Amino acid sequence: MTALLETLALSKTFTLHGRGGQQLPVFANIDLSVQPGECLALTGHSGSGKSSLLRCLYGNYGASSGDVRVRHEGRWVNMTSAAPREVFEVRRRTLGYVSQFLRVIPRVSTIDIVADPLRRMGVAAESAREQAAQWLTRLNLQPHLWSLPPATFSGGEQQRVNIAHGMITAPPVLLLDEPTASLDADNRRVVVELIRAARAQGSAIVGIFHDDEVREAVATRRFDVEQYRKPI
Ligand SMILES: Nc1ncnc2c1ncn2[C@@H]1O[C@H](COP(=O)(O)OP(=O)(O)OP(=O)(O)O)[C@@H](O)[C@H]1O
Repeated sequence: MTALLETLALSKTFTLHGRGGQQLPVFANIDLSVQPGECLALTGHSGSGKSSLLRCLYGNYGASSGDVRVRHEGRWVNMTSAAPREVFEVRRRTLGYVSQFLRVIPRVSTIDIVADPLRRMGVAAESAREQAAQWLTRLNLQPHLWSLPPATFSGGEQQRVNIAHGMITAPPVLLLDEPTASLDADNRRVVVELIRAARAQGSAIVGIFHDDEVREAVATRRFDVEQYRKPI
């Protein structure tokens, strides 16, 4: 089976410009490959580089060296060298990312935030809103909140909006940064089911799951980022 995501000798060192260009090495020479239906759980102590790796996979952080390859519409796109327009297209159709915190857009209602990724893929407004309503219902977000912008929502409510927004298009490659961190037990179970369903549909998933039970329930494999720590 062809992988949907892979890295080749991926390395990341931060350069701290405010500190005279001081170098902060994080990881080096990471080779990983994720197949459809797999969920790779990134592990390692706090500060080992899990979030940095996830951001490199999404193209939010540039790599210091090496490649991040995403299988996009039948061909490989190297996220480390692709033009911004191509990165945008890969994110629109292939690569989803659920960050820990919602990036709130002022004055836009929750239901429109969740429907937006479908609209960007060309789905008609009404159908996109219907699907958004289904996701919000599944994630137990009270309907009286749907017309409000989520800026004042609780952490757990915002996280559920974020999950709906990130997963509604069923992206073939999905990156999850602690998707259950702010959730109660019932909502954690819902999110576990959604992740397992995405796997069953053939998504390739990479995630950070601090909750052991959640990790056990969703991951097919672990990847210890700490093994790739670069000595300072
Ligand atoms: N934008 C940045 N600029 C400079 N250093 C950074 C930046 N982002 C992360 N780091 C540093 O890189 C290292 C790895 O951080 P990262 O957040 O990736 O770790 P983590 O394994 O996800 O930690 P945690 O489990 O605590 O979230 C840390 O030493 C952190 O201070």
